[in-house]
Amino acid sequence: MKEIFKHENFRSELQKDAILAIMKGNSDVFVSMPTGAGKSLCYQLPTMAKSGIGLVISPLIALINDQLAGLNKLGIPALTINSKLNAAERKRVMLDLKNVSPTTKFLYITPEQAATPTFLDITKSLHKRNLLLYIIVDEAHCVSQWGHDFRPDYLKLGNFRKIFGNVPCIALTATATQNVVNDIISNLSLKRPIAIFKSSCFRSNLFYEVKYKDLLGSPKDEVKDLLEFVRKCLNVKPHGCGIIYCRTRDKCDELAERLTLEGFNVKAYHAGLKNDVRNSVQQDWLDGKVPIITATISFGMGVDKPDVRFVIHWDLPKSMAGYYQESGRAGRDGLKSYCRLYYSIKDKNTLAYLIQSEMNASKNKVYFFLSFYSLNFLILFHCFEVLNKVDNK
Ligand SMILES: Nc1ncnc2c1ncn2[C@@H]1O[C@H](COP(=O)(O)OP(=O)(O)OP(=O)(O)O)[C@@H](O)[C@H]1O
Repeated sequence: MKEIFKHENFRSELQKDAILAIMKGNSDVFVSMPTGAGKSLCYQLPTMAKSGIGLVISPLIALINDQLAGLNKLGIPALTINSKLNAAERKRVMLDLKNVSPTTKFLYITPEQAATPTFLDITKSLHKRNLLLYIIVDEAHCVSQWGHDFRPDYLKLGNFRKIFGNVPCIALTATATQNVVNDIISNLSLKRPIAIFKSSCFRSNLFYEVKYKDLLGSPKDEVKDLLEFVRKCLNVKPHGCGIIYCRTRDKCDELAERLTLEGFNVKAYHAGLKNDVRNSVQQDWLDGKVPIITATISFGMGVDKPDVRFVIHWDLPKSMAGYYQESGRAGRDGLKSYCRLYYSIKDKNTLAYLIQSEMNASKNKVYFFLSFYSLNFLILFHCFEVLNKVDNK
């Protein structure tokens, strides 16, 4: 840990326990630790201490790239296979993996990649050569429909994992309500994970506050309140940066414009921007060139910036678990940081309407499938009847 990762101590007893359990390598391990608690080290250290490769499944290519950059900076050979690689890059990774002693220590992939036959062949070959150390599922809550980031492709990981049943599977998440935990264990086919680490989601350095927009006066007064708060947060020492979450792209742009007019250095981030613009906005924020970002929730998963001094929700978040993840991006360096949520009845009603419509849409989908299948059955029965009559004749 000291030599490679440059950490003097474990961050917590929990981190130490998780690392030791994974190190044993004889069972599946479920790690549930708060945001920013240092979950990556839990699988990275044991993988570095042994010979073989840690296969890491992660939901986003951007997240994978961040992890690779961090590991490569430490001189650790980590590679990825994903849909964005060009032919030459892919060939380089494949060649290394086919080598008798590959240099790769970590191989990061998306769940979509795990489902491809080519990748299955590579993994089987690594497994046959005793090179597959761990199957690591990062952001494991994506496997659960109760989780806020549910990804259907994560469900296929259960089968993938079953093929390599004797390789320990490590599942990591910060979201661990009982429903999510149950789903993770069953959907990933974890075999009696002997070590389930649970810890409180309480982060003592984060200061939470709810502001009632309706009590602030006109929309102008609401923005004034926001500006004051941002100014205050930017003055907190040591200086850091912040995120303002908005529900829509337009709001992000609008607020960024407003803050710029007030002299703040701010940029908007959302899915409406071209990829290269979005990446450069994120990079400028990570490098500290632009301290404030107004963003939709598409921003932030896996962003590991220690000095985020404030996270503001200008609109109500869609779920409690989502709010925990988003606000949890503040204060990862353990220093005092502020999370403020602006609440209004109108906003709550809009959100309730959206959630209700989504629920109705998924109900309609079920009805559609049911009626589709019932219709098929009716046709089938009719055919049987006709055939029967023909047969009898
Ligand atoms: N033992 C340690 N000592 C000091 N710093 C540590 C230690 N372990 C991890 N860290 C640092 O803590 C930060 C957060 O770690 P990491 O990204 O693994 O968090 P996480 O638990 O995965 O959070 P999230 O769920 O939000 O992704 C990183 O900058 C990492 O280098």
